[in-house]
Amino acid sequence: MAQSQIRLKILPSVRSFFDKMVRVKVEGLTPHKPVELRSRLVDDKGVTFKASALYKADESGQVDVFRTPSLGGSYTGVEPMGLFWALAPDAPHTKLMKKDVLSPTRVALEALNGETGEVLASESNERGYMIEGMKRIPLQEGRIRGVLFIPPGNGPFPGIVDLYTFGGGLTEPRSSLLASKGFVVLALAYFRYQDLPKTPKNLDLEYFEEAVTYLRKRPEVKGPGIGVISISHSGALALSMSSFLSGISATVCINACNANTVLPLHYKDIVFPPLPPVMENVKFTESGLVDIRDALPDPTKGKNRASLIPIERATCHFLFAASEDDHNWNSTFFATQAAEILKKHGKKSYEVVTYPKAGHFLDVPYMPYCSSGFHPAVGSVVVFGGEPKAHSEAQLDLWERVQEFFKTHLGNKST
Ligand SMILES: CCCCCC/C=C\CCCCCCCC(=O)SCCNC(=O)CCNC(=O)[C@H](O)C(C)(C)COP(=O)(O)OP(=O)(O)OC[C@H]1O[C@@H](n2cnc3c(N)ncnc32)[C@H](O)[C@@H]1OP(=O)(O)O
Repeated sequence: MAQSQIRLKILPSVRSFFDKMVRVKVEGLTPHKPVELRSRLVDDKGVTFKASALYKADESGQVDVFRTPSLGGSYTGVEPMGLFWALAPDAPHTKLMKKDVLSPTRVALEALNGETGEVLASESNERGYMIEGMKRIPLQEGRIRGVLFIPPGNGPFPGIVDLYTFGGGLTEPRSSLLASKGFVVLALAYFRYQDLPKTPKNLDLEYFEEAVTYLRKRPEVKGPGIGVISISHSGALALSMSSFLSGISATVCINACNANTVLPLHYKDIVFPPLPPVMENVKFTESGLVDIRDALPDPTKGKNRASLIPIERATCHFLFAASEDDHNWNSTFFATQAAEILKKHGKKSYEVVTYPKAGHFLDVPYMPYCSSGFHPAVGSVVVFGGEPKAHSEAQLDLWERVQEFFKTHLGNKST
């Protein structure tokens, strides 16, 4: 067939949200001929991410990723979104960095002749973060530094404070996509952002209290309480907010520790020291990468209790999500322990979900898997655990749970 008749289609549209599935089809091919599909993106730091898979056109000269199995490459078998979740960085130890959610992540797709490598067709999928009419408001209110996302419509909407990792700066993709589900979301930075300390000596909960108070007072936010979503280091901050601050109804902790870590956390006359790592439990992989999975001890033992967040004080609902192969730390241990502490104190408002073979950064759907990366708390590259496919499936499951959890406990079930 003439090459001009070969088309690569992205359905239902070349424009989609980052967290949504698309259907890639190639038509007009020579029946039963080998075809390679490739995907490629360049993130906001200029790092290239790529994936590819080998297919065979069917009797009608089509490849439909919803039906046609991959015979090899970045993934095998029928994987509708394999070209997206299997994207891997050219630069090792890198996580996809998306700083500007006002612009979509552009994923270039190509179909090549599996025998000659000739490009037969191409198309771009623009994967966006902002729904039409959503407001993105940079915030410098008092000490608060971050970005407020307000969905379109009259509101009021339930409010959520979104805290990310010890990577510092501000990470907006999850906040903007959560806002597109009908929440007012405050993506809150807490260090190494604008005039916030670059290398803080400690954190104070009053900063987060200011953010909660600010969000609750926004006219677009429906009370009585707000939600908090957190991951990794910020998990203990979310637990501390839930334990000491008023007005928090629902808290999500993803791969968190139930004790304070890295920096001392102050609140009024209380200080939570960071849980001290046990250096002899730090391991090294065969390729020489640091493995800190077992570096943190049991926070309920001995002096470690000084770092333990008293979550029994909290009155909110909790969702703990933990990756069973998290190598930043033993997330399932900490999540299970947190649930046991709540249960022991007669609390019933918690749920724990664990994910086999998933790694540390459980992010929004189709965020490429990050196996290892520079760890600012460690000062070197560490392994983060998990396997790409299982990690991707965990992200899909968790994203639905998070939305359902907040809709249930923040009261916008109708949307
Ligand atoms: C052997 C010692 C054992 C110690 C045992 C400790 C045990 C337990 C403690 C556990 C504590 C866990 C705490 C929780 C962990 C987390 O929250 S996850 C860690 C953070 N990672 C992420 O969030 C992943 C996603 N983010 C990134 O990967 C980011 O790219 C980043 C975190 C690397 C920061 O990048 P960016 O925001 O774009 O800023 P940059 O300017 O690029 O980097 C900021 C500073 O980091 C330095 N840096 C970055 N990459 C590297 C590298 N590969 N090698 C060395 N240094 C790097 C960079 O120089 C910047 O420093 P300056 O500002 O220039 O001084």
